[in-house]
Parts: sequence; C-alpha cells; structure tokens
Amino acid sequence: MTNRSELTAIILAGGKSSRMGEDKALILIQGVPLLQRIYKIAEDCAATVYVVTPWEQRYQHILPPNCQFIKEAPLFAGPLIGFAQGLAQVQTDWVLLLACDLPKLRVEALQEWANQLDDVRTSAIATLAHHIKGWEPLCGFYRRSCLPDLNEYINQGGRSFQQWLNQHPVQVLPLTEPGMLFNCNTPDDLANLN
Ligand SMILES: Nc1nc2c(ncn2[C@@H]2O[C@H](COP(=O)(O)OP(=O)(O)OP(=O)(O)O)[C@@H](O)[C@H]2O)c(=O)[nH]1
Ligand SMILES: [Mg+2]
Repeated sequence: MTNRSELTAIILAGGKSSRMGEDKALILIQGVPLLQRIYKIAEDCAATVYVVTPWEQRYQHILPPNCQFIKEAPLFAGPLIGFAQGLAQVQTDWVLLLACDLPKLRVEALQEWANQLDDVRTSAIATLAHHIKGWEPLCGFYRRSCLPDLNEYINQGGRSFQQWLNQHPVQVLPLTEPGMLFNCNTPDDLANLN
C-alpha cells in the first residue's frame, strides 16, 4: 500500500498545443481549466505535486499558492526532458507522471493503481497502461531510480518515451476504463468530449 506521502506527482504543462490552437492547460472543461482539474487529482494522490512548465505566471492564478513549479529550459524540448527535469527534484521512491490534457482522468482509478505499487517487481522501472501502439507514458508511475538511466538516454540524443521504455522492463497496469486516458489534443476532441 503506497500512501499519499510516499508518492510525488509531476504534471507536464509545457507543450505547444499546436493541434488545439490554444493552450490546452487553460481550456475550460465544465468551467474548470484542464490543468486545475489535473492538479486537484494529482494532489489527492500525492503529497507533493510539481508542475513542469516554462510558463509559471500563466498558470499561477489557477493553481494553489503552494504549488511547486519547475521552470524548464529550453522551450519545447519535449515531454521526456520535462519529465527528467521534474524527476531530478523527486524525493519519493515512486512518481506519478501526468499530462495536462486528460479530461477523463479519475482519481479513484489512480489511487487504486497507487495502492498496488508495492507489488511491482523490482526490475521494472515503471508501471504503465499498454495499448496497441505501445505504452501510455503520460499517465503512470515511474521509479525515481530510473533517473540516471533516463539522463543517459537523453544525453545520447534520445527523445522518445516509447523507445526509452522499450529498453527496460515495464510492468503493465490493468486499464479497466480505457476511456479514462482519452487525450484531448484537437478542437474536435474537445467537441466530442461529452
Ligand atoms: N513541460 C513540458 N511538457 C510538454 C512538452 N511537450 C509536451 N508536453 C506536455 O506533454 C503532454 C502531452 O503533450 P501532447 O499532447 O503530445 O502535445 P502538445 O505538445 O502539448 O501539443 P501538440 O503541439 O498539439 O502536439 C501535455 O501535457 C503537454 O503539455 C515540453 O516540451 N515540456
Ligand atoms: Mg496529448
């Protein structure tokens, strides 16, 4: 059983949102900005929450005053580098990584997963849902201890979560509600939400 105090969450909010045409983090879903919604869920799962973004000021007003930002550089280096910068701050053995564009995320499902972290085999660097195209890297759990290897992969020029994950044992998370990981990338995705 992994307590909230034993888990850190990292939310990535530094993407281009080029397909959406406006910042996805600020899009209102039932009146609530998407990043605020994800932050609340993260907070319910993890005692410490980091938001990795170059735009702290843009999001300050929708997040609690004690929110911890990690200002990434350079701009648009991609999610893998944003994750590595966040992971460098993490003090707990496990970290929950979340994208900011998951409007159907359910806190109960994440907590259920978090409760199973003690059972993940020690060789696995992460535990993630899996689908036909590969891993779901932006909603799942990583061991803090994967950081040196991740940095080495990045230093060698690697930028792909899938490629990095395929080099290591990863344990499958049972995804009982596949709709939960619905990724809101385009105006059409947004229109089809309900
Ligand atoms: N911190 C950080 N987050 C990123 C970066 N690139 C993507 N993300 C985040 O990763 C998650 C998934 O991003 P994507 O859905 O692939 O897309 P995006 O880059 O925001 O948008 P597109 O330009 O439409 O691909 C979102 O939460 C993004 O904010 C980055 O360079 N830095
Ligand atoms: Mg996306």
